[in-house]
Amino acid sequence: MRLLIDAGNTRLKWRLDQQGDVVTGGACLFDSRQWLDELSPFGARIESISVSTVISEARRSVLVSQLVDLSGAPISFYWAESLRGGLRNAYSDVEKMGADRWHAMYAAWQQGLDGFAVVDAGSAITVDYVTGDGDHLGGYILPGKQMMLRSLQQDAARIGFESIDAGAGDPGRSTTECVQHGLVWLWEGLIRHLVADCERYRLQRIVCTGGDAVALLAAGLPGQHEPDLVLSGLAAIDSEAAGS
Ligand SMILES: Nc1ncnc2c1ncn2[C@@H]1O[C@H](COP(=O)(O)OP(=O)(O)O)[C@@H](O)[C@H]1O
Ligand SMILES: CC(C)(COP(=O)(O)O)[C@@H](O)C(=O)NCCC(=O)O
Ligand SMILES: [K+]
Repeated sequence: MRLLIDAGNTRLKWRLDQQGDVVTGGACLFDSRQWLDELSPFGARIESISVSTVISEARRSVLVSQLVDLSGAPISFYWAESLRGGLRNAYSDVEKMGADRWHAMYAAWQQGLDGFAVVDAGSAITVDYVTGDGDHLGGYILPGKQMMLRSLQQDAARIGFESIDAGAGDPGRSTTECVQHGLVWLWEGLIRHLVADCERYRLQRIVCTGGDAVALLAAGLPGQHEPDLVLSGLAAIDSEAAGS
């Protein structure tokens, strides 16, 4: 069995597969041990572990020791690359790109030969554009929903609000409304930009992943939901590495 891990800044996503068939999978907060509890019955049968991650080196060494305790299987970390299977990274310094972005793009690239945008609404929101020829045009990094709300709460003395999810972006009439409607208003702007860019760069599809993907789609993002995009890209790259 092969264990695949996507360790983001907020949550850890896992998938256990055997010859391409999913055995089990899930997601939990990064610091929770839920994933270890769920995987421990399989520990002895795990033959390899592949990881895509954007966490700090300190957290990564904790992750490695947890994985060593879980299973004696070899651990491979996969990072962003310049080129793979016709997909070309726009970064000149690819080591600086989050591995999750590259793996998500690679999964979407493998789905078809048309141009696409990938939106990963995680701790941060990332947007990446890829043409039908496989050229990554570049992207954007924005604060994610919780990060934005947390920074307003922590860094401004007089912004106190309740966590009510707003469905409207009309002008707010209380602090809570101003903040919650502000988020909707910002996301509506993001969606408008995204749709205009897709037209401009002739990108036919928008693929959306991450913990806030459902909320972003509900806010009007015209895209397809691919909750496991990073894990799928990681799985494909790991299979290619094993075959080479
Ligand atoms: N159960 C959950 N726990 C934490 N965050 C959640 C949960 N469900 C949705 N979210 C949202 O998902 C975002 C994190 O998305 P995720 O894709 O897990 O991030 P990352 O890849 O950075 O770990 C948070 O900003 C939060 O708004
Ligand atoms: C932008 C990110 C924080 C997104 O990660 P996430 O919110 O999913 O945990 C991550 O891709 C990252 O750390 N990137 C490094 C900078 C870059 O991609 O240019
Ligand atoms: K992510």
